[in-house]
Amino acid sequence: MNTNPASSIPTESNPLIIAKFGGTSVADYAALTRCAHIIENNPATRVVVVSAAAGVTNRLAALSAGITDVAERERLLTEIMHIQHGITRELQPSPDVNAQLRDYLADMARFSTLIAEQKGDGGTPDALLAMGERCSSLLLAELLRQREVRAIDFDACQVIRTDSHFGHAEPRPKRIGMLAAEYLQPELDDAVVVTQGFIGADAAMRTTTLGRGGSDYSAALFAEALQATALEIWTDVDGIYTCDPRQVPTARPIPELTFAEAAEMATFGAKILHPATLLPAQRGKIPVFVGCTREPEKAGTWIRNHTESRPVCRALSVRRGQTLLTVRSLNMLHARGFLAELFAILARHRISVDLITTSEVSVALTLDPTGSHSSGRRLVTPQLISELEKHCDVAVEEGLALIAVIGHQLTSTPEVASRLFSMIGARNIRMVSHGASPNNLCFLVQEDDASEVLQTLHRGFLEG
Ligand SMILES: Nc1ncnc2c1ncn2[C@@H]1O[C@H](COP(=O)(O)OP(=O)(O)O)[C@@H](O)[C@H]1O
Ligand SMILES: N[C@@H](CC(=O)OP(=O)(O)O)C(=O)O
Repeated sequence: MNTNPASSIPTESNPLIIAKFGGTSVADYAALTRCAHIIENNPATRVVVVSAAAGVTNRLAALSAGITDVAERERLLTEIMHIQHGITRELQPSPDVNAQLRDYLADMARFSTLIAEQKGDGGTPDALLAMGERCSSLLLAELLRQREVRAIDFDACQVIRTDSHFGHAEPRPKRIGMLAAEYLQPELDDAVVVTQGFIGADAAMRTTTLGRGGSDYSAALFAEALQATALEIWTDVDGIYTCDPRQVPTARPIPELTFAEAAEMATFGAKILHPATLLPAQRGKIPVFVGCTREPEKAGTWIRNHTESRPVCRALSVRRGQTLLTVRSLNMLHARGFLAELFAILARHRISVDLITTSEVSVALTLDPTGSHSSGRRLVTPQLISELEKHCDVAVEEGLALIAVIGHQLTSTPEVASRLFSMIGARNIRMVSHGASPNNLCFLVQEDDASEVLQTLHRGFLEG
């Protein structure tokens, strides 16, 4: 083992890469084999962060909400077991690994029952959600060992320290840096470390989760803590596209992006990256690569501080299922402190506000499910409404989609807004936010109009 701390700092001649593989990349044995190829092909890949196999977290999330119907619980648990056994049938793990997997599956059943019978505590849902990632790291480490790669399955909870907000825990980067130096760094000279994304532990070592899609965030936190030379996000598309290719078939991969652009894309709905992922990478000045596990030879996308090209319009994003909250109060007129009170109420409900427009007596705002405690429509609870109604009239509109044009100098390029509005033509725009950032121009439309608007804007701004 290397005991000289100076030699453990990654440099150009001693590079350290963190590779993260998402749910589709670890979905079955063939997919895991592709991950192993990528890891073996680059000896600088020392830390591998994995998500749960595709479909597992969705089922665990359903169980973690508390399913009282025993047959339904068993159905979901059996489906999860089939996914894992589909892998082990071909992997043929050692008896120890098999026993560990059995324990994990038994834990899933135990936690699900505790939650359904309301016998768990606040941390039980997160302990359950974490099991999907635990299965993946166990099995990928085993596959690597079978292929003569020294690999260990490392518990991310040893390093990813968070607060105790179960379901949406906030990481503690300084503490994570210290714990990584103590527990993770010493392992790196001897083995490829395979660990779990999405999960961490609070100060009392209770398992927490970072919010859906949080494995990217974990990988970036590991990269920052270890001062990695690069972070690789391996997924099912060959890079970040000009728009979600599932929504706009003519979208194409973007060779390079700035952190600011990628962050805007992630925030405004490009599901390919968790919105918080880029913060630790950017803080640590670590370039991020996004590539396709099935086609690793493809160019992918590099996210860096600076890029050579700076087009006015780089990409489009969409976030469906948006909620618009409009509050109206005559007391707002020439009053001070109304907005402060409004935001204090939203903060108490752990709701993060997204877009905001104001008039003399009303404020319209969209709620950000990604930065908030809960998700989607559940953000607007009866308690929130009744608290707000003490101060103002409240209207809630749902079924909206937020579309964002992402690029550079959008606030100082005159023709962008005029072209956009003429392209959209007859579609009703419910709200516009333009001016706060030179990197985005966003607006709300009816969800049913979103696909057509996206395709039209893509043709107008990004094709030809
Ligand atoms: N701008 C975009 N570029 C590429 N993919 C996008 C974009 N916006 C959304 N996506 C979607 O993100 C998906 C990958 O994210 P995700 O399913 O979370 O992967 P993983 O399971 O690997 O984490 C792609 O299949 C694609 O449909
Ligand atoms: N498995 C978790 C964490 C995650 O990031 O998954 P993926 O990398 O497949 O998006 C989820 O589904 O939310």
